[in-house]
Amino acid sequence: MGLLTQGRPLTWAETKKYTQYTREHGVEQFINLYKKLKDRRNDCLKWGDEVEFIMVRFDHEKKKVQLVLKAHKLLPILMEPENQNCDNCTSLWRPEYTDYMIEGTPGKPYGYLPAHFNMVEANMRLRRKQAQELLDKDEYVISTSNFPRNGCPDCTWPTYKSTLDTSVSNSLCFPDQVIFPDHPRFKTLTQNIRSRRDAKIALNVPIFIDTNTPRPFIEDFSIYGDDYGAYGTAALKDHIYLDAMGLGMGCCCLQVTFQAQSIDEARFLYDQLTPLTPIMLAMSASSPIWRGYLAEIDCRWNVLCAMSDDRTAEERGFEPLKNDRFRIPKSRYSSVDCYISPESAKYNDIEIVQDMNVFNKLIENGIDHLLAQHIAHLFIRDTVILFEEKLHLDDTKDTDHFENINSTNWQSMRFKPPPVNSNIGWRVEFRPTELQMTDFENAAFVTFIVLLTRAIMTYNLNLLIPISNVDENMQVAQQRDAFRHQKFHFRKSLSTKQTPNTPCMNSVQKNIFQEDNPENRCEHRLMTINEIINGSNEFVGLLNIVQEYLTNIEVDADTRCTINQYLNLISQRAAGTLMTNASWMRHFVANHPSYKHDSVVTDEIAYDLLWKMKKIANDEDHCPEVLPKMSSKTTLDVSAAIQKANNELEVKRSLIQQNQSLKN
Ligand SMILES: Nc1ncnc2c1ncn2[C@@H]1O[C@H](COP(=O)(O)OP(=O)(O)OP(=O)(O)O)[C@@H](O)[C@H]1O
Ligand SMILES: N[C@@H](CCC(=O)O)C(=O)O
Ligand SMILES: N[C@@H](CS)C(=O)O
Repeated sequence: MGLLTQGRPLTWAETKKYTQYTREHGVEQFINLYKKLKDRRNDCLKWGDEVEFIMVRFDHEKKKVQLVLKAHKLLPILMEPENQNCDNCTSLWRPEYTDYMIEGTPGKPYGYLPAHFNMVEANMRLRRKQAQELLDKDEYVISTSNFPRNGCPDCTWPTYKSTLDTSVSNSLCFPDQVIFPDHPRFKTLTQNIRSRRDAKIALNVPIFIDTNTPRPFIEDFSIYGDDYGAYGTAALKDHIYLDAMGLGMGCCCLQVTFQAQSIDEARFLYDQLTPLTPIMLAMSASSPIWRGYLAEIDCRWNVLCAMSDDRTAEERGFEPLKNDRFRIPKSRYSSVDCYISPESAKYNDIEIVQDMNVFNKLIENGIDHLLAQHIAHLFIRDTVILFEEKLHLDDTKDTDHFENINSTNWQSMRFKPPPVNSNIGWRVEFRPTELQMTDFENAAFVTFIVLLTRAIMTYNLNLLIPISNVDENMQVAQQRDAFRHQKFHFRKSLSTKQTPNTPCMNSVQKNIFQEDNPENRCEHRLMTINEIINGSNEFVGLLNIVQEYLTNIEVDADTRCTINQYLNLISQRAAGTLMTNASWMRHFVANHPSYKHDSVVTDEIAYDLLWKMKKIANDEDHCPEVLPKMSSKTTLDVSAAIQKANNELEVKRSLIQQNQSLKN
């Protein structure tokens, strides 16, 4: 969820007049903030997850599932405890792009204690329950990245018809009423992105060709209305046509934010986590069905890139540059273009388009090349949401113009400076992961990424590969069943000169793959996800590093038991012995009695699929293909958990002491 400023939003025509003004002030605000906070040190490691849930309604008679448009009704109730006392609530709730989405985070970020890993799942469950309790009969909270029939006629409750030309989305299939109504951010972003682009938003997703899929497959848009056929002229044969910001931003994800000790550590983490973004995307894939058709893709990523793409024809390279400033290779929703730590510079091997005025200004103000480059790259984008009341700000106190640009650069990682006048430190956000159908899986992904982050920092590891290879991985990650069939560029040796010798980083691996070993000309090679996660004779495997880290910290028995189950899930998913949500959904559709092997996911199939997912998420059914029958020891009661953990550690310590005195 981005910046939720209040006020009257400006139209694109109005906003455009201020783009240079807001850029200059945004940069000024960043410089002031940097000067004030660059030496901020010793913030403790904190982290938190964000889950974007969707709400659906099952019509058991008609065998139909629809998106329920009532976030605007639920959110004020869900947010009440925070409004009453923000220091003492279990969860925080925010709106998202559509009225069928709600975003929940834990009431407070988690900290350095291992016992916190045992609370993530319980808190996610609690959030699901809190929202579920407010829903009516036959309505349910579901966690998945993309509703399979989003954009189909009647896919929402209440049902609306899209009105081309007069709507902000100007979409064949996505009515404006689906957009969250109670904050102007979302409609304004939609309208202004489209106005800036000066063209319709469009993407053709390759359809999965099954045995009975008509060839060529040509969509019939008259299902949206008699006179709608002509609007689909940008649709390609053998593709699924998507044409609304909401078909992208109406997707959900699982994000994790980390607070680092200092700006340097945040920059280090941002870089080190970047090569992991495609790996986690592939492992979490959960979006194989688009507008009621099976697709050749398993993830939401490229759809979001296309559906949020405000670049003009000049910027996209279709027309010579005349009115615009740059050719821009990627959408403002996209994978990271550059590393930001000085030590990572040599891996920045793709063109980084920058606003040189911004860059020079930052350099003049003592900001180093790599950070200046990152900010100057963010500022090639125009602001697309501006509020009349927030135009003229005090740049020494406010950061809205900076935050505005930062929060509408929807990249796979986000570097987040401390908000002014807060006790929050420098943070980074990990943003690629797709949402899983169960809290267990979501907790497993979050726990794995947090543990890996700690291991990377503890052992001074280096995961960097050239950014061009990360980009390549990002594309590969989205292909059908990528986690099983594709290979990804990954660094051969993760150890650095500062990495201690540990049993898992045994000396053979260290010697062969040390950075300065001349035999090791190319630092990375293609690996399967299985090798990257579980390791091989040649590669240590990320899970082994995490396990090593865990053996060196004191973890209470319950938390260890929970973590083991999460890591087991990650391991089996990587090995391909468990399916991704996306593979399982494909399998479910393929084996549905009414599926005609024509790529079409009908109302009835979607109904059965989501009903099954609802049951799995609520422990009413199993799904052994996706998650083994496991039950974590997750708990909501942090103080009891920490007390228990401390007691255990106390017992352990006194046993060790006794042993020692016996030996003496
Ligand atoms: N000091 C902190 N350190 C680390 N994580 C934090 C901190 N404060 C909050 N978080 C976590 O960050 C997540 C969301 O924070 P925030 O409110 O900054 O996100 P946001 O505005 O939605 O950001 P974005 O738009 O980038 O997703 C939550 O998981 C929350 O627990
Ligand atoms: N829902 C978006 C992220 C929105 C945000 O940046 O908050 C996604 O799936 O990536
Ligand atoms: N939820 C995202 C996309 S609209 C944001 O607010 O930035």
